[in-house]
Amino acid sequence: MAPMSSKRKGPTVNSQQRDVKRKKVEENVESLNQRVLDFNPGENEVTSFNDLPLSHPTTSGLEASHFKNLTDIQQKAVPLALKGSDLLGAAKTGSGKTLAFLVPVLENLYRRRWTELDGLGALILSPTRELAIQIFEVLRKIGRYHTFSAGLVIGGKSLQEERERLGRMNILVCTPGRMLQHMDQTAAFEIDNLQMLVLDEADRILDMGFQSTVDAIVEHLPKERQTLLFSATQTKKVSDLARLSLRDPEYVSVHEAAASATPSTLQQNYIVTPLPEKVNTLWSFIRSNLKSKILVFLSSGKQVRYVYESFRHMQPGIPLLHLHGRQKQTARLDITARFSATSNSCLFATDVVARGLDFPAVDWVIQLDCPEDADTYIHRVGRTARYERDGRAVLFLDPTEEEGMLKRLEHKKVAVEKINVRQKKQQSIQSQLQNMCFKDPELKYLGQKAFISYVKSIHLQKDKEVFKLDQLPLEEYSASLGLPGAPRVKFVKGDDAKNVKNALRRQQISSSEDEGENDKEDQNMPKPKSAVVKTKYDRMFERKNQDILSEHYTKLIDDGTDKIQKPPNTTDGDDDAADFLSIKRRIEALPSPPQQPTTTSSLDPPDPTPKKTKRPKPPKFDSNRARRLLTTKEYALKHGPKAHKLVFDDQGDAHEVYEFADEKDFLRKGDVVKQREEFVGKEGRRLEEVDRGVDRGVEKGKRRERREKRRRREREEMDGAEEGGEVRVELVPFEGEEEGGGGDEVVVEGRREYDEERAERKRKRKRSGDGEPLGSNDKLEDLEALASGLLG
Ligand SMILES: Nc1ncnc2c1ncn2[C@@H]1O[C@H](COP(=O)(O)OP(=O)(O)OP(=O)(O)O)[C@@H](O)[C@H]1O
Repeated sequence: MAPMSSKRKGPTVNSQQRDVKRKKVEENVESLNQRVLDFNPGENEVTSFNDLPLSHPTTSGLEASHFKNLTDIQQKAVPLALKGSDLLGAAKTGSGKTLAFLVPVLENLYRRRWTELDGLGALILSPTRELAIQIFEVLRKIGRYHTFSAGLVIGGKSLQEERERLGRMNILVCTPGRMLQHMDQTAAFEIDNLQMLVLDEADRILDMGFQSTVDAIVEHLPKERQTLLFSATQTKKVSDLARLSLRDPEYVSVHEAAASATPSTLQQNYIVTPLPEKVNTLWSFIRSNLKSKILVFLSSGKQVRYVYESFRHMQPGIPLLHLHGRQKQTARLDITARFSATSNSCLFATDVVARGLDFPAVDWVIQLDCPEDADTYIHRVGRTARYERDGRAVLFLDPTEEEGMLKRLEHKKVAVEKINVRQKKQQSIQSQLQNMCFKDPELKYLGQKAFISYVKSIHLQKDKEVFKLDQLPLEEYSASLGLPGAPRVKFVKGDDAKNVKNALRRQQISSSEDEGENDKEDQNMPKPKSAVVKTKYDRMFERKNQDILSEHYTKLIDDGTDKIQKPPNTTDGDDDAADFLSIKRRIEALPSPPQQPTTTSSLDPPDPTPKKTKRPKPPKFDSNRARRLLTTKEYALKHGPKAHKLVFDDQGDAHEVYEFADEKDFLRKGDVVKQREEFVGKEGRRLEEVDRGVDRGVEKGKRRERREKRRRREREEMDGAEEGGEVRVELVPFEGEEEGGGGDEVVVEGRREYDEERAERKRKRKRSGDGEPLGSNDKLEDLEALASGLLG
């Protein structure tokens, strides 16, 4: 039981007063429940949060975070979710979907008078760690006047450390892989009471990569619950909905009738630049936009590393950053925080940041490598032009990709306009790259890996109408990267390739280290030895990587080499982008369908008999180190199945040892009856041990019952001891409670603050400006301080 609030008078309050107070609290919640029941989304006009039947702590949290008016998706989705409907929410990127599910989560638990004694009430799943952290931060801000306990579970710490804190969490924001590990392995983690399941970026979470993990999570959850699904590219597949057992879900798609699937404040262009010209064009673009905030998407982590590292050598005059799924978690957090905080910098990234991340004021989204499909395009460009802001996006296309990709985009209602590169401004950096690669073998190897990973990623793309590997000028492309010749790439063909791809997807999910990484090459290329076809360069690189490169890589990847550079010469800095990119031809705007009112419809009920996929056995390890250890010979000898000795006769047939035992030898071991008794005794003890295991299960059930009883009792006591007229709940970070927690931990928890000391700390925080509105500079250090304060 948590310590009592300083506001409570505890035992001095007499029982009569307690009864009065409890009644008042109940009346407040009841009246709120009634307001929700009476609320008719069709009749009541809803423009501001104050128009909604919300509790006092939530309205105060929204107000303190400067959220006043609702966005379209919030207007439609929040009332329905408050009333308990299952929802499929679809709205453009940057349109405020996060609040559309967080507000109902807080409210629905509040109205059920949820306390930490009730256990986990809401589970929010995010495909990437970065997005989970962002959601958690928004929850922390708008939920600051609630006292729900909330936690962030995204891996990076040992299960044991997280496990101890999970038991009493009310709201969890997590990535699927880590959550499943806890569900499978943390005995004290109870989810029988769960009221709400939320999937942000639902289509991504429900796609192939997370399939078995999500199915397994859902298996653990109670069937009676509310489920909310949100995405800018929402899934409506009945099979997906059936997997989640949605009950008559409401489909809320506020922008379905819009002419474009992307924000109207976003200007979208594409340039046709042959593959061997791509790097030159990117360099020239960056040199023409030194005062901008630019996000560049590439198809693999290796591409990101090479472009980042080579450009860094050449010092373009703008701070450079890079981000991909293979970096350490602390580095990833640090880089996202730094990119958020700067007003001019260029971040090279994989699709790990394509979805959901709310970097403030990005000017340009450049897609150096063509996205795998139109949905990925929509999410990538959605990192700019968010919530009524302007933004620009440029897609680089090889001539072979142009027709196919435009068709795909048009089909998804995405209108992109062709522009041209001003040849006068185009600079070639090929000789510089060649020079650098010649002098620096490490850079050359990076380049070779980048080349190989690009070629492999094109090979693995499903959409062959867009990606035509055999038509790409690969020799010239390798020269454009500064390489002395095109590395040879061997491909896995046909079914093998599919198997390898699927095996890797599964592996990717099971490894919580890289969860959410959409790094084509890393994700799709074979790791299982049997399936791997390694090139000479793979082997060479691996050998190099073990010795010469390792030090360099550690520097590159881990220690924040994304140092902000002082622009060496910024003479071109003021050049306008229009100087570099010019419009050549305007493509016809897509015919806009007749405007219809925003849709809120009920979907056909999904197939009530969801197909159950067989779940793979949960891994028995909780870290990569443990996994590696499991595979060592030493470990196998110590803990693996014990050898069973057999004897072979002259014909080569196997026999049990006793068949050849000498009777004299047998009798020498002692009396036959005694030997039998010993054997029976030993087996009896073993069976007792098994029985005890069964008993423990029964005992666990009894313990749960006792706990339930205790909770009911404690809740009644708490109700009585509550001081004000209503239940005042707070969701506040639990700072400075415990020591340690260094390393790359990423669990951050919020919890009740009761005593005077904590209240004082909170007041201090308030004075020092914590609890700023959303979008304020919540630094990585703050998060880390928070996390380290919480984890022992
Ligand atoms: N009601 C509101 N009033 C003002 N700003 C808002 C409101 N709702 C959301 N925002 C702001 O809009 C921005 C985008 O919100 P959010 O990240 O929830 O978008 P999203 O729809 O989830 O985008 P994506 O599809 O990319 O995940 C955020 O900076 C958020 O603070």
